[in-house]
Amino acid sequence: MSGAATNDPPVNEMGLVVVGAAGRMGQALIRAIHTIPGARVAGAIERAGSPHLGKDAGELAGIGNIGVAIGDDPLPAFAKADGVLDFTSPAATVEFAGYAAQARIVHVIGTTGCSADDNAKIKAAARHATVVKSGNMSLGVNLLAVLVEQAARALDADDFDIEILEMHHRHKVDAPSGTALLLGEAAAVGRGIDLDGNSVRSRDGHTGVRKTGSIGFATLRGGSVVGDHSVVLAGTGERITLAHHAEDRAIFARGAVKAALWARGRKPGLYSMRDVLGLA
Ligand SMILES: NC(=O)C1=CN([C@@H]2O[C@H](COP(=O)(O)OP(=O)(O)OC[C@H]3O[C@@H](n4cnc5c(N)ncnc54)[C@H](OP(=O)(O)O)[C@@H]3O)[C@@H](O)[C@H]2O)C=CC1
Ligand SMILES: O=C(O)C1=N[C@H](C(=O)O)C[C@H](O)C1
Repeated sequence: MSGAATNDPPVNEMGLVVVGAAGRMGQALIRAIHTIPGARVAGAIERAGSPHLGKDAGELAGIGNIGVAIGDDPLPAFAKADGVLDFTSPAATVEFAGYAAQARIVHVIGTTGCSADDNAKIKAAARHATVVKSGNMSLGVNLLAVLVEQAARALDADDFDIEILEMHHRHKVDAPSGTALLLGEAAAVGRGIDLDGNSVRSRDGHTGVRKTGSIGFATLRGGSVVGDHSVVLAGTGERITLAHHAEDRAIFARGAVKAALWARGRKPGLYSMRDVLGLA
């Protein structure tokens, strides 16, 4: 049969399963994989009972038929794939982490709002899977985090207060955003403090004066905003604002595919987008 034409994909293309394939990010991921050399859609998964089961994932994402029907059984799909792209919900992500570990494949996690317990389970799964997890997969935000860390280190906590503002679309279910927390963590690292012990996640009523060294968060929700983040370093008589505005979910999707290609062949473990981008 040598030289015969086949419909098989090129042997070294990375086969990626998109879980939550009908979601806002799921559809953006299908479009991104379609345009990035070296990757192909190997499967598309939604939850049992989803109205999207059986539809072609490419048709749903607006790029035409790609011959991949949306199914509801992740295990057999993972067994035939090299990696999973996961922008779903914390509960689903923890479940998929277990399956990715069983299949010993790459698991790229963009899901936000994970609890400490969820993160512990994901970390355990990363003993067998190569996991890249980040609250934001864009190059711009990860570079911003580096700048925030530098600014927080350079500007003394007695002189400059750090506040993080974010705005997202009306459908977002978690707050503060994963990105706001990632930026808060960068500021905390710069200041050499623990974020959990020093963050102020909301203010209401008679709050008293601002605690020196705390990192404040403010959350706005509305309309179709893809994702806006600002880190304000407020001193006496001057203010520095470092900001990022996401205009299209394609920036997250391209980052996720890049992360999967980077992770392929690496040893199991929990990696960040800063590792992928060489910004660590
Ligand atoms: N890290 C990053 O760069 C980014 C992260 N995100 C995060 O990604 C996540 C998803 O965002 P978005 O796409 O806007 O949300 P959507 O609600 O549009 O999409 C999530 C999809 O996952 C599906 N899903 C949920 N549970 C399961 C399951 N058990 N099995 C299969 N599919 C499931 C949902 O189905 P159903 O509707 O039936 O529940 C839905 O189709 C959020 O946590 C968000 O914060 C978003 C953008 C960038
Ligand atoms: O839910 C979203 O939409 C987004 N979620 C991520 C977050 O929580 O920071 C990333 C991005 O801002 C969009």
